[in-house]
Amino acid sequence: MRKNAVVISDLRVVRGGRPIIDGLDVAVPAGSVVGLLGPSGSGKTTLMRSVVGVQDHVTGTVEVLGSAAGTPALRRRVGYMTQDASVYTDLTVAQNLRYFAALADVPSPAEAVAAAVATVDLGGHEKQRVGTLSGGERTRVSLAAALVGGPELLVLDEPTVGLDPVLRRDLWAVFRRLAAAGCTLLVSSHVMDEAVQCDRLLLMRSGALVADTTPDELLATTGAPDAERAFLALIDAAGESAADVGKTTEETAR
Ligand SMILES: Nc1ncnc2c1ncn2[C@@H]1O[C@H](COP(=O)(O)OP(=O)(O)OP(=O)(O)O)[C@@H](O)[C@H]1O
Repeated sequence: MRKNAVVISDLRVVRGGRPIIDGLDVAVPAGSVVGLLGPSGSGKTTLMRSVVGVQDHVTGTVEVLGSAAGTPALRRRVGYMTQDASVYTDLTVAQNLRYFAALADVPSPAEAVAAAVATVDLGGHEKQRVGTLSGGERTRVSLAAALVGGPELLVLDEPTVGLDPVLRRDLWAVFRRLAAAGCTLLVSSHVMDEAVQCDRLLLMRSGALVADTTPDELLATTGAPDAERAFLALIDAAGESAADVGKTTEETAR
């Protein structure tokens, strides 16, 4: 079995003419749930887009399931849920899922659609137009669209935003089940009680990786009483060391 689902070396990404990620190395172990954390604008979505292969102006190496990110053969093996719902509001739930199943060339679409509906607990809504669903229901249709093809890697950009605590808990149980069945999940989140349910945590700040750790290690190394304060301690420390580097460079230049 493959050790890593994703291996990234010296990733550099330019967006809007400025470097957003500048030399990032990281690996995502296969069959694990990996949380991607970081303040707003730290580059989480940019990193995820690079893994899915939809990001322009990328240099370095991004290897996904043994192939270069974005290779056509990966389309059916990688599921991607974007931050904003990316399903068709004028189609029903089932029509959307049948469409995404067809894109992924799923052999038994009817069964795959029924399984995806059940996974995200949208039974009874199959014939409802997505435009008439609640926000949380729409988010779950997007998730179902990402997983209807039975991907080996699921890239989920803040999949639980706007969901109530019961649904968030249930979805994390789904993520754990998918990982237990061999799927790899890369999940961004701002919610620290979700982060502690991950096998590994990647912490980003200003386009750089601040930590590649586990929830237990995060608490042990910072000595913080909970994950939220541990996260803030690491982010603050990374900010201070960046400021130190800036000072040294400036002083050297003087
Ligand atoms: N098309 C673009 N042109 C210019 N800058 C961009 C573009 N897209 C993203 N950026 C910038 O890149 C940086 C990283 O954005 P990204 O969306 O990856 O952050 P994020 O960590 O996912 O943030 P959030 O948690 O708020 O979703 C931000 O400073 C953003 O303003």
